[in-house]
Amino acid sequence: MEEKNWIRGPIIGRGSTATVSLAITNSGEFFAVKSAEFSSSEFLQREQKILSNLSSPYIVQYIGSGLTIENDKSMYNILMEYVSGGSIHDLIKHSGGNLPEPAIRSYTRQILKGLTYLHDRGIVHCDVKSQNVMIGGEIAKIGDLGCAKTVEENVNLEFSGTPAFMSPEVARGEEQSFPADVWALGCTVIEMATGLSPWPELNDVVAAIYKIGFTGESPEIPECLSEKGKDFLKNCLRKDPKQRWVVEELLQHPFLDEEDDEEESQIHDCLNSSSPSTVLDQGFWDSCETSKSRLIQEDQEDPFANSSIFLPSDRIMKLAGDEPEWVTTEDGGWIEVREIEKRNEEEDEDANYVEATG
Ligand SMILES: Nc1ncnc2c1ncn2[C@@H]1O[C@H](COP(=O)(O)OP(=O)(O)OP(=O)(O)O)[C@@H](O)[C@H]1O
Repeated sequence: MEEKNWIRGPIIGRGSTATVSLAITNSGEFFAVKSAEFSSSEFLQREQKILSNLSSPYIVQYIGSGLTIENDKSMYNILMEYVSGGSIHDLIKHSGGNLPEPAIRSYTRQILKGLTYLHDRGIVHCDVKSQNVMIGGEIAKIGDLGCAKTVEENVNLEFSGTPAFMSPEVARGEEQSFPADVWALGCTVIEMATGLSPWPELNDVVAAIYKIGFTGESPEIPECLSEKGKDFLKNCLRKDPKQRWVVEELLQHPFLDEEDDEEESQIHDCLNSSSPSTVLDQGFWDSCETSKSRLIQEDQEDPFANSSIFLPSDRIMKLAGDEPEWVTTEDGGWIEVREIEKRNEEEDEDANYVEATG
């Protein structure tokens, strides 16, 4: 039996499905570990299945997975590279509420490279947003593949992602495929340019889904962007998913020309009187994973049951969740964990058992 010890450090992030801690191996290498109690680790295990097959500088790198026993609880863990620069969401907050255009251009190019890598492998990320893009050195890395699915899985009519970033076709309950990621990328560009939600006037998930899916309206294109930036965004936010540009086309858009990176920022003050952090932190920006077919069956009395809106109102409100916490250090200590059993990976890819020893 091979022993592998590592030490769990402070919590560095908390999402709706898991907690992320800093960790260190006995040889002194830092990594991040995303954990959930085994009994509620279904989404984490799904994420592991997808992440473990990926290797790209633009996607957070998977290291391994395993079970630990900590405080008498069985924990499922995904070990991955530690991305030290925080998320683009954090960066927006710490940069006074928006980013200069050269930074937007550079991060957008890198997110697109990450999306190209995923889409080429038939994977839809389903939850692109500034919160899920982390910065490691100079590189933006897409993380949180907890909502990701392969295109074949779309036949299950599952919705996953963040309501405010839903594309019109997804809000209407149609297919959630590659164009939905492109729409969410457009929303992420708006976040970077303005520090605001693509729909800043909305703070209610039901209203957001109605507006996105059924009114024919599009998010406002920020005035502060250059003409190239505006055109890029319009092609991300085309309402018809068939007309929306695909990632390879967007990578060729003049907005992303490398030489423009050196130009002085053309961004003007995009901030308005509302506090960007307040809007960014609204709960309805949280991710959710759910099955619309299951919800429809369970909620026949729902007022939306006879419309194309697939998320019953009471469930939608649950999706709003609590205000997200960005960085928590409630468990500031370091706990050593020890692998006590390692199964043959061919028997069970997920099962590297480790146990807390301190
Ligand atoms: N590899 C990493 N390196 C550094 N920080 C990370 C890493 N992975 C995640 N984090 C931090 O933890 C936070 C939560 O991670 P993540 O988004 O993967 O969790 P989640 O439960 O899937 O969240 P969500 O509610 O968006 O589904 C991130 O916003 C980020 O701040």
